[in-house]
Amino acid sequence: MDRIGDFSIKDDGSQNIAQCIGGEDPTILTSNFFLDHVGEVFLTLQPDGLSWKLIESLCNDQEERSTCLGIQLLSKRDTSINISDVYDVEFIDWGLVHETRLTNPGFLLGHASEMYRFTVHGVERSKSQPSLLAPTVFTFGHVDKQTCQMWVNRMNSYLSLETDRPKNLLVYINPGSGKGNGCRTWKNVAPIFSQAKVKTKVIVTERAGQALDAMTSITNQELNLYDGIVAIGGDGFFNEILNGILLSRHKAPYPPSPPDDDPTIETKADVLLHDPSVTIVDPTVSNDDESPLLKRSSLNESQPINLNQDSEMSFPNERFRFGLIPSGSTDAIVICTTGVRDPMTSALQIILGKRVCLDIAQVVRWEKYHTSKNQPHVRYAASFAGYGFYGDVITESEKYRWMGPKRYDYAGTKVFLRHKSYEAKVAYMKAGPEKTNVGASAKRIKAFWGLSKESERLACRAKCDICNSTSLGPQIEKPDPKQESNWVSVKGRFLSIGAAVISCRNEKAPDGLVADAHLSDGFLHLVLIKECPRAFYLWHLTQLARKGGTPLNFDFVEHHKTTTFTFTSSGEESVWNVDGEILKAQKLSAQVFRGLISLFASGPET
Ligand SMILES: Nc1ncnc2c1ncn2[C@@H]1O[C@H](COP(=O)(O)OP(=O)(O)OP(=O)(O)O)[C@@H](O)[C@H]1O
Repeated sequence: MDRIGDFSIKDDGSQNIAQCIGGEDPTILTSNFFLDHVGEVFLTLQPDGLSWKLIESLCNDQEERSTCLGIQLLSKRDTSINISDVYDVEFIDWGLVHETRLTNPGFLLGHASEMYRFTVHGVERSKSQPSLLAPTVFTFGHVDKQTCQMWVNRMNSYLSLETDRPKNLLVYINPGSGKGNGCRTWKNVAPIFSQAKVKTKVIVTERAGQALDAMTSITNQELNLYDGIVAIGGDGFFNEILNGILLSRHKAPYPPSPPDDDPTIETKADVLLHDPSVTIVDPTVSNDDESPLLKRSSLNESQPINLNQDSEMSFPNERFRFGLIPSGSTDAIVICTTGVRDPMTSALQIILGKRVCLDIAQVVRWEKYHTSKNQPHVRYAASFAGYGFYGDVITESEKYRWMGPKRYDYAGTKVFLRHKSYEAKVAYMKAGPEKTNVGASAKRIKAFWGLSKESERLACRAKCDICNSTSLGPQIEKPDPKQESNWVSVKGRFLSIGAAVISCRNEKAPDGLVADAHLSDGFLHLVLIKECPRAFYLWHLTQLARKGGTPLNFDFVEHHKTTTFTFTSSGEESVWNVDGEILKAQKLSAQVFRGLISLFASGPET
């Protein structure tokens, strides 16, 4: 171990070693440092990032090669890091910095020296899977303490310009989600939040419905103390939190219905604003056969319902974001919004303050049973609402929750073998193409609307043209719901009816239920599977399970982009699956709100 007395300082040799290049740009710092486990580097700091060049090449052609004698020395891509990928910079005082030297016969020698050091914590992207992120740390050393401190201060001043990052988060953990890993998942990612100096208030739930109750009763004033809420669990748990937040805070008319439909719906839809005191828990409805979420949330009816008149919190909301760290059985929302099912990637996207808008569907149950006339009962869905096969699978799978994620395979097989179809009527509003397209995105947008013959798949991705296009979308030019000609009605027997808000990619359906559904295109993708022989339905399901499959390419399958639809069952029993939670509904309507919430995520990288 050496104390470095002969540390070579090659820029200005003065006390303050860092310098501005040519004195021209005061925002740029350069100096020589020792990079731990690498060697001496020439380091440059600019407002958007840090970059370095190895001074003493470990191999003669180091610039060209990233390995020497088969050993990874210095990856070419590790020669810079963007400030947007850095989440902490820290002065760590005097200590060892290791250098890797190549000796003459070609051996690598570890050589450690003591000096002052600072660390840069950031993220690196997987080469093979660009959506996958991992934490990385670089340690730089210098004999001069002031130099180290000045670089740390300068980097921290650049980091402080990253204003979209959270500082204070509310974290809810479902300990029982998926294989019961909720708490372990948090334990693995919590150090990243501490390192990034993000404060967290962590609550581990003790029962289903607890997070919904808490979010319903929390005051806006308290909620506004946080930059967002993070769920550690699956899609069902996220749905619970989403509903807890939105039910009392999202004010919107109920979905419209066709002019010839039940006048009670039409009148209510026209006149009523969504009233939280009526719709959070419907006291006229017995919860004997309801989803665990609703059943357990009603246990707390004695708890005062917050009418949230204390301070403003409305949606869409510029500031408040939702986060989701996957620990569930399906995790479709995380896969669609981050591109991978990886808790660390989600955690890193949260602390880096990534942002993506998400469409949310408002599902309103008008009648639970054929004979009942209930109060409208509202539920929000972030991924999917499905009936028939989907409702039956979720009902069946609840009986086998103890099996963990495998319950879906078991329940799915049982329901498939039953091959039940249901008589129902669906009316959906037509959503026609716009006349004008936008610049470079025109081709994608044309194909999106089905105006192009190219069968290009338009999967949603990070910085998606379609989601970011303001001139596209039904929320801008809405067809008049009062005109009957704007509605299409389909009556018949269905194996399933599904409304996908997002593509719903998951490990069982790698392209999702609807491959080209987007995170915030402003559409519900209605998929009607009409009664057909079991072998045909199996064919459809196998296409769903295949990457690049064409599950919508069958005569018995209809796919419609819409903003709103209504559903009436002719049967006795009618079960919907809303984001993986049971909702019994004989009659319901649904509409989508474009980009209603923002998520701490960046969309899938392709
Ligand atoms: N402490 C708890 N005990 C029991 N159930 C809980 C608890 N906390 C939340 N829940 C409920 O557990 C249900 C399922 O949770 P979650 O979505 O996290 O897991 P999953 O069903 O395994 O995953 P996925 O939704 O991705 O299929 C939700 O309805 C949620 O309300």
